[in-house]
This record gives sequence, structure tokens and C-alpha cells, in this order.
Amino acid sequence: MNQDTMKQRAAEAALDYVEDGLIGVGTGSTVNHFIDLLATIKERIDGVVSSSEASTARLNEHGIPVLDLNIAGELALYVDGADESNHQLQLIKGGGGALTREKIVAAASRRFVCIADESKLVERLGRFPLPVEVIPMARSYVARELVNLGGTPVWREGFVTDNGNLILDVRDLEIREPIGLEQEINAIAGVVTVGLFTRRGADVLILGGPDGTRTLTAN
Ligand SMILES: O=C[C@H](O)[C@H](O)[C@H](O)COP(=O)(O)O
Repeated sequence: MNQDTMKQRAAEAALDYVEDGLIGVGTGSTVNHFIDLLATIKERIDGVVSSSEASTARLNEHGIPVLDLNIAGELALYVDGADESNHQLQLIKGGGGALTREKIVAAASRRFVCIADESKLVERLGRFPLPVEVIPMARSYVARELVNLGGTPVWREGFVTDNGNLILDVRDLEIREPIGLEQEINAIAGVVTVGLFTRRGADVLILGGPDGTRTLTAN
């Protein structure tokens, strides 16, 4: 079974968490499956807050109403993918560069259901290069600070985020204390968002695999 089919299975299982009202959606190939499925029950929901221009375009194609977060207020549910999750449901996100808006919408939601194929579950975060969104003029400065933290930052050249910023992908980081590292990197001048989701990790993780799905919940 290929990885995309496992992502689709996780997205299908997430439909069970959808209730009436407003929901938030993330970005990426797994969420794209979820958006396509959401279209089949769009009469049940009042609208969606989107975390990226790409997801907004897909929602628009399906005729699903997209709302501004400032008008929506608190959301009951946020559904998004991840690049990695540990067993505490702390995440690395931002492989698609949408981390800042994703973190905002996740923070504004009561429940975060993360959907992924089973390869995303790891014992320790950090095999996936950690994305960091930076203000363009701060790129070199932030990169030097990340080297001081033991990382090897690589500029994602040619990529501009929906917010007009740049991404540094940081390799070689020993992520022993994800909560502390999220705070430390976020405190560097010029950093907009680090792709560690620890203070607001997932509440539920649905993993698609060859034999179906399994669900982990945060303690
Ligand atoms: O910026 C992108 C997001 O954080 C995605 O949720 C993440 O990269 C996972 O994407 P995919 O579902 O395509 O594996």
C-alpha cells in the first residue's frame, strides 16, 4: 500500500470528529484528502478557516465557505497533517511552508486532530529538518543563531511563504526538550515561527497504515 492511500485513510477517519459549526483546516497532501471528503458533507458545516492560500483555493473549488479567523472566533476543531509526531503528540510541521498560519489556527481551536501516515510517528523529533519562518532581512542572522544552537540551517531558496517571508530548514538538531527549544527559537529576533508544535501539539493523532488506522490521544 502506498503512502498516499494511508494518508487518505487517516483523512477519512478524521471526518468522524466533524461536528456542526466552524472548523479549521491545515495544509498539505493529507489535508487535501480531508478537504475533498469535507466537500461531501459541506451542508453540515457553517464554514472553514484556512491556514494557507493553497488550502483556500481547494476549499473554493469545492464551494466550501472560507471565513476570516477574526470573524470566526474560537473554532471547535482543527484538522491538519504533520511532518513528524512523537508519542506525546508534539509535532514538527512546515514542510509545505504553512507553519505560521497553521500555528495560529491550531491555537484558536479547542481540539486539534492530526492526520498522517504511520511513517510520521517517531521516537524523537528531529529527523525531519525543522522549518523556521524568518523575516527576509534576518535570514543570515537567524541562521547564525541556529548554528549556535547546534543546527545546520539551509535556506529554502526560491520559496516565499504566504506571509512574504523565507524558510530555513534546520538539520542536525538534537531535540531532547521540544518545549524549551520551541521557546528558544521563537525568541530569536527575526524568527516569525518555528515549526515545533509543543505548547499546542495535537490532541488526537490518527495514523493511516496498511491495516487501517490507529488513534493516539494526548495525556
Ligand atoms: O506546511 C505544511 C504542513 O505543516 C503540513 O501539515 C506538513 O508538511 C505535512 O504535509 P503532508 O500532509 O503533505 O505530509
